[in-house]
Amino acid sequence: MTGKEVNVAIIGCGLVGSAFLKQLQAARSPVTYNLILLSSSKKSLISDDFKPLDIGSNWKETLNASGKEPLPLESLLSYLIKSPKPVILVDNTSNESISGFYPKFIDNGISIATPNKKAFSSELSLWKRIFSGKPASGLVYHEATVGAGLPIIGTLNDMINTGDQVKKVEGIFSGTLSYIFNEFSTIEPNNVLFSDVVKKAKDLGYTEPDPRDDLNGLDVARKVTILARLSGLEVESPTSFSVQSLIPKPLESVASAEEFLGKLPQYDSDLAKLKDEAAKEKKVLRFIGKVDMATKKVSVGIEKYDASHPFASLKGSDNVVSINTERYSNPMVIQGAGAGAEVTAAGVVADVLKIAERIQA
Ligand SMILES: NC(=O)C1=CN([C@@H]2O[C@H](COP(=O)(O)OP(=O)(O)OC[C@H]3O[C@@H](n4cnc5c(N)ncnc54)[C@H](OP(=O)(O)O)[C@@H]3O)[C@@H](O)[C@H]2O)C=CC1
Ligand SMILES: N[C@@H](CC=O)C(=O)O
Ligand code: NA
Repeated sequence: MTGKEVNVAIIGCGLVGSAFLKQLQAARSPVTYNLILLSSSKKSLISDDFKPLDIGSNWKETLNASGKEPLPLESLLSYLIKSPKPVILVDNTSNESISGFYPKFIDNGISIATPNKKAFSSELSLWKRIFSGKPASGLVYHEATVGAGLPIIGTLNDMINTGDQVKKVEGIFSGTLSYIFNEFSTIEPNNVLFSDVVKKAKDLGYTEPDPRDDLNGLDVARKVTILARLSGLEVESPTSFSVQSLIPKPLESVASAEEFLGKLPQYDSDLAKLKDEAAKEKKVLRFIGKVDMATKKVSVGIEKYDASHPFASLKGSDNVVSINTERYSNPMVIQGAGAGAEVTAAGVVADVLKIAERIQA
């Protein structure tokens, strides 16, 4: 036992946040984790004196019954700065205002662990601010932003930090789109409807809160932006390269996710035609993200694969990434569940444990 203690502030207790809380309580680590803040978008529990919150196992009820209005970000920062112990802020939201605030947290020595892609895949200047490497800054770990708990970001960082050069990174980076295309486009022709599989993916918790954020390709574009930047390409934003959207044009502007899902069946025939054509060639459709360092090109969209290709035999919501480097001329392939609350939370908890072991108490 080191006797080390850190204070943990959790923003976002939805699918991933709930699994995170459970896993952190059972984590195997020499460090003690004191929960000082737990917040949803509407309610927040805060320890005013920085003593660990006693939320019990029925924390949802406690949060709803005794929670107060969440602190605005500036007030949250002022509160966390006063913590007598090092703070790890866990952002389990997909909120862009919170991620835009990371530099202020980091500059004040607060570390961050998060599955939220926004900070790392928006404008390049924010990425540079976050990874400026100023002394005494908080640490930032975001393994679960690509491939959920799969060891992709840590692996790429290790390769690069030990002097390897990335040549190409390509793969299936969306649990939602992996599941949808694995079910929808098979070597043997099938009658599966695109709109039905989209609804199933949402019910299984794979999709972003609004499934259009997966279907418009932007979620994959964000992940590919992160991989490109880690590999050394200064990608300006996830909309600065070619991204194929799967949202029918007339549905781009419908108001709600519910209305979108209700109208999607009207457009099933477009993708059905494409998959039938592929099946005639004994091929399947897959939704791919690519970073090619030689041509400095990044792209996202549907491609066709022969049955023998590893991307064609993927199952469930698995992600797969193939990393081709100077050392790995025969690419390293990492494959497994790439979405879902438990595997994503595991990636975030593992980051928290790493940060806790690396920061000064
Ligand atoms: N689900 C998955 O498989 C994966 C998810 N991720 C990422 O993990 C993150 C969380 O996803 P998931 O748990 O599925 O999403 P959910 O919608 O289930 O949860 C989001 C949570 O964030 C809270 N929240 C949103 N805005 C704020 C705010 N301004 N202040 C405080 N709390 C806020 C919501 O509160 P309220 O309940 O009040 O709305 C909710 O508790 C996202 O960034 C997602 O991209 C990454 C990899 C895989
Ligand atoms: N909606 C995303 C969740 C993880 O980022 C996905 O489907 O992969
Ligand atoms: Na990962």
